[in-house]
Amino acid sequence: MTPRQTESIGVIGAGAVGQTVTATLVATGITRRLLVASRTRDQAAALAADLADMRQATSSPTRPESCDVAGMTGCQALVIAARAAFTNARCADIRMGGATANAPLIRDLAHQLRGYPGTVLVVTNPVDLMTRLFAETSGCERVFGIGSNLDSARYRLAVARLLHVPATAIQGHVIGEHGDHAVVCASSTTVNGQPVTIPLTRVRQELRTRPGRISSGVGRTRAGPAGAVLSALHKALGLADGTEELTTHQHSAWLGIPLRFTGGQPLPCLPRLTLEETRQLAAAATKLRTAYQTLQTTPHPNRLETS
Ligand SMILES: NC(=O)c1ccc[n+]([C@@H]2O[C@H](COP(=O)([O-])OP(=O)(O)OC[C@H]3O[C@@H](n4cnc5c(N)ncnc54)[C@H](O)[C@@H]3O)[C@@H](O)[C@H]2O)c1
Repeated sequence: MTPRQTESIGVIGAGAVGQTVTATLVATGITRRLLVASRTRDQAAALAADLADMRQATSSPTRPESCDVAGMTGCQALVIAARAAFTNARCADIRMGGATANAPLIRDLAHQLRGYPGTVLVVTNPVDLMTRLFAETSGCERVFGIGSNLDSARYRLAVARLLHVPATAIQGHVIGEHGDHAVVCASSTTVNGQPVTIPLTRVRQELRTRPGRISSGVGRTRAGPAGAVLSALHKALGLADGTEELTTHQHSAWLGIPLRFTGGQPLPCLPRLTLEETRQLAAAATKLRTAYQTLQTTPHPNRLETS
């Protein structure tokens, strides 16, 4: 039988996503200790106090504490949901707008956590680039990016609504970039195990516009990403077996692919792709490799500029 709880999880970044992830962890009680770090110790302490109220109100077994990043190295898993202060003026390829601003922050965290042996889930956008940057700078081995599993969840919801079937009946993945080069694996998608014709134009439209609709309505996406983090934590910590589409290193590229976790150990399980889907995945890999090279050659300040 798999255990249902882990000893300690750390969350870095006390903003919209960090707050929702930590509240979800307290509500579900999957960890005994929950360590919170953010740009300032006061911010982390404030969130830990709010979470302690939640713990008391719900009799949760999870004890929240604030700390510095250096105090998190004993955790089984870390979630990086920090974001530098910058204004994203992009209308297209929006997540890429954070690359230059968030790279120094991710490099700094990677230096502080060099050689950390646990699981790291990166949420910070553009997530495929930031996951690679964190992994290569820190030397950590179990680094995964959250994004394609959220895209896949949204995909299953969209298909369910368009085909008037329950979302639980749908098997299907979105892989590649968590962004404009996401690849919808329509050819391998099934409903109740049967192949179906996916209304791709409408599905793509829904995937493209959904995050923006959420953000313009409530400021930021947070509950969806928190769910994707929780689901990935369960698999990566060996609390449950199953498949998650996560950013990982695959064939000299870092992008989202399905990973089948058994006892916390991931095994890539790419579905069969058509020629067109293969071409799209290769285009995503090329885009991400080029963007990463550009990031590496962009001069970066030694000091972090955040506010
Ligand atoms: N991968 C996904 O699926 C997904 C989904 C939603 C959001 N995101 C990304 O997650 C990130 C966080 O989003 P958010 O809405 O919570 O942002 P936010 O601005 O609300 O919060 C960011 C937090 O990071 C903190 N921070 C800044 N510098 C820090 C540092 N050096 N160390 C520790 N903490 C620091 C800030 O003080 C703030 O509390 C963004 O990059 C966002 O684009 C990713």
